[in-house]
Amino acid sequence: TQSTRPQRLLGAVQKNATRGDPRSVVQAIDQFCRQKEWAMNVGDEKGCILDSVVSEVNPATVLELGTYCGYSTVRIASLLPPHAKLITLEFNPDFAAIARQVIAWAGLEDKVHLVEGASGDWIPKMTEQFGVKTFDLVFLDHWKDRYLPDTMLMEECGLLRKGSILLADNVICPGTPDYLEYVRSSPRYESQYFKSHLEYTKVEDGLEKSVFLG
Ligand SMILES: O=C(NC/C=C/[C@H]1O[C@@H](n2cnc3cncnc32)[C@H](O)[C@@H]1O)c1cc([N+](=O)[O-])cc(O)c1O
Ligand SMILES: [Mg+2]
Repeated sequence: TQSTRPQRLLGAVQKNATRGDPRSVVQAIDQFCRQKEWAMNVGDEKGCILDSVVSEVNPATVLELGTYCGYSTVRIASLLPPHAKLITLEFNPDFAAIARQVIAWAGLEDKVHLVEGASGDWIPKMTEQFGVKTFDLVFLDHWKDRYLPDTMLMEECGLLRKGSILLADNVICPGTPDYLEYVRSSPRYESQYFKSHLEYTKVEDGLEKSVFLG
């Protein structure tokens, strides 16, 4: 039977990356996506912006919405301080299965909790299931029409505190107009746009960093 693109991406990691070396896993995926098949990872250019925000925030608790193959999960988890926790939500079981193996190859299983399920169902359960009070950093990279409803849900569930950072991928391409309008016009957020390019292309895209003001 035909393999899927995520399966071929995992194969490239197992072939070209060193077990336990997150940077080599990231490099293997970027090489696969540049040379073989494009895939919707945040990529190396926007990935550097993601890295700098993670390093600056130095978060103890991180929520990622939309694991896909685990590329950004590995980038974020590799920068976390000891005892920090990254919870990543993925509702497609096939993608979740690939992501678990990519995260394991990077040797980051202890820092990552991959939850198979939908953000809308799991955001309200974060505190009771994982003992998380608030998130220091949230990386939004799932369906673009879910960014706004899930952000409002996180506010309602009290998962954001004064200073929590939301970092959103693809605010230009494919675009998240309703989310962008909300975080840029709401008095409860201080927003900043980091101009970049759509992964592995010359098309404009960027990340929006929004600080929740409480
Ligand atoms: O569409 C894009 N991303 C959607 C990502 C979706 C991923 O998040 C999961 N998901 C969705 N809602 C979910 C709710 N709960 C849990 N997982 C969820 C999906 O199963 C998928 O693994 C995209 C597209 C382009 N592009 O150029 O076309 C570029 C990008 O960088 C992108 O991120
Ligand atoms: Mg994306």
